[in-house]
Amino acid sequence: MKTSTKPADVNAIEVEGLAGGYDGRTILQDVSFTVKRGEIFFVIGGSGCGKSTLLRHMIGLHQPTAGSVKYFGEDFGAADAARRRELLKGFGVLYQSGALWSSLTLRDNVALPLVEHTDLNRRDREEIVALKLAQVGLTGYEDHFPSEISGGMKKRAGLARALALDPAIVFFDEPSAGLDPVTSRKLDELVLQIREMLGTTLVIVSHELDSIFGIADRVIMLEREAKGIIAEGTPKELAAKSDDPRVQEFLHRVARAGAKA
Ligand SMILES: Nc1ncnc2c1ncn2[C@@H]1O[C@H](COP(=O)(O)OP(=O)(O)OP(=O)(O)O)[C@@H](O)[C@H]1O
Repeated sequence: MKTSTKPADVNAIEVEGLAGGYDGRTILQDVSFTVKRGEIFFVIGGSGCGKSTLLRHMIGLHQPTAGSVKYFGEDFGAADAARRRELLKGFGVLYQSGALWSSLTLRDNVALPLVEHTDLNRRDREEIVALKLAQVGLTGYEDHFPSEISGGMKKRAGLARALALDPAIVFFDEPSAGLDPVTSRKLDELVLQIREMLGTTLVIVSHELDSIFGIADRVIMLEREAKGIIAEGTPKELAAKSDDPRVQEFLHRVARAGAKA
């Protein structure tokens, strides 16, 4: 499934010394890593280690207590509110729940960011919506409501909406949550296609081995006690060479579960 695309040698994201948490409780400290443009970059680790927390601090939903996050060289935390809003338009974000509006058709769900953030007229919006739904294989479902489509299709529709503004970076929290293995693999293939077609940088939170080994260019592994990164590299490198038992246990535990699936 893996493609030959080489990520460009440009840093899309630079996280330096990031710390964060909730209500004075530190969940992450001194977290540093970079993501190259066009890379499919996974944040992996056991439940509660802070994967979603890292994402939330990276996109400004929570303020880091230390460190910086730069997008294409620009410091997100140092930007004023207007500039932040501008930068946020360059991100597509898909939360675990998918969060499509149940009262809106797929067409209107995907159009929402265009209505909110652009001055495009209705006809131009419709064209973009049709293109985005085509990119995720949902042509013909424009008038369906989320309740009328499968879980995998909802994720695809969420992806179409996240892509509406042609973001340079997409953050995807647990793509395979709630999906069967076959549907998960199809979603993985779609992620690869999106990167191929659009050159999008993808940051994906996941603990699912099939996805990690199937499509991740590189991963960081977080650990709860360490409050940060305990391993970084390609999944194969880590599985073969890491001498950290936590990394080995995590990857092999998931490997066994993945092999059955
Ligand atoms: N909004 C919040 N307020 C307070 N504590 C939170 C909040 N969100 C997460 N936490 C706590 O932060 C820690 C890390 O949670 P987080 O959701 O980031 O982990 P995760 O690695 O994404 O886990 P999972 O794989 O189970 O989704 C947990 O102890 C969690 O209880």
